[in-house]
Amino acid sequence: MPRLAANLSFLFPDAPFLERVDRAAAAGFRGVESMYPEDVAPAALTARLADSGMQWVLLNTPAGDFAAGERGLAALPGQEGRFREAMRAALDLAGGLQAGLIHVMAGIPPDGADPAACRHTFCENLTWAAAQARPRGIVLTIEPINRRDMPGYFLWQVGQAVQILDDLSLPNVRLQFDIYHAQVEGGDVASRMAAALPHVGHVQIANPPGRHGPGDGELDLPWLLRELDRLGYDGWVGCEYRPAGPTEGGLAWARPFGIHPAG
Ligand SMILES: O=C(O)C(=O)[C@H](O)CO
Ligand SMILES: [Mg+2]
Repeated sequence: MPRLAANLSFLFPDAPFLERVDRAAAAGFRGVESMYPEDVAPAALTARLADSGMQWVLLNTPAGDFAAGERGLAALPGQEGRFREAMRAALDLAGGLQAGLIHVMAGIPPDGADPAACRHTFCENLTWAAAQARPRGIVLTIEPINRRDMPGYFLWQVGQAVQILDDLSLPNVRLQFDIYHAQVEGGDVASRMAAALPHVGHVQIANPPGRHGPGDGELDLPWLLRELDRLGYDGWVGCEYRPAGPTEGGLAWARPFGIHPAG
């Protein structure tokens, strides 16, 4: 059965970041994931995770200058030095948290950038990063993100990501299949998920159009989770949605997938 992880950048938005770890544990999650937590001291996070007994599943690379609109650096020609710095920070934090997956954010190339040059940079950076990650037992993921939510993002189509993975053919670089982005950017998500599965290293869920949770949108997400199970996927599934109300109150859908409040 797919294992559900709480995405702490989205769930429990009413709590400070460190408290979200405890809230996720109390709600019954055994795994957590997040974007790169820029404002949290790594030692504090590592300690809180150890106390909670949970597993840190996945971490993003730092986005760069988020306030200035940056959303990753890996596909930005000329930013290779900054990419390596960001990647080293993610590898160090993932090491401390014993996280097995790092999502390498591709970024939004500047207007007029040559798409072929961006692809080349992305592949070169991934090749370098995969070599750094491999001895640490870390798998890198790349995630197509829809261009309605993130206009101009370099990696936006599942087919584009699969082609890059095929070209790279690196065992520790995998597809992060976010059901929400894939549905927004092409529809027919169940069959496209099945076709992409051999490349998939991580899955995330949210319900279009509002990026809410199961029961609040156009997709039957529990059905898609059962489908993942039927297809033999036994990895993690990040719950990366905006809860309509208090997170815990909206988790009844997750009970068949092993999420029960502690106590
Ligand atoms: O937005 C997403 O879907 C993600 O998984 C990343 O964290 C990038 O924001
Ligand atoms: Mg995602």
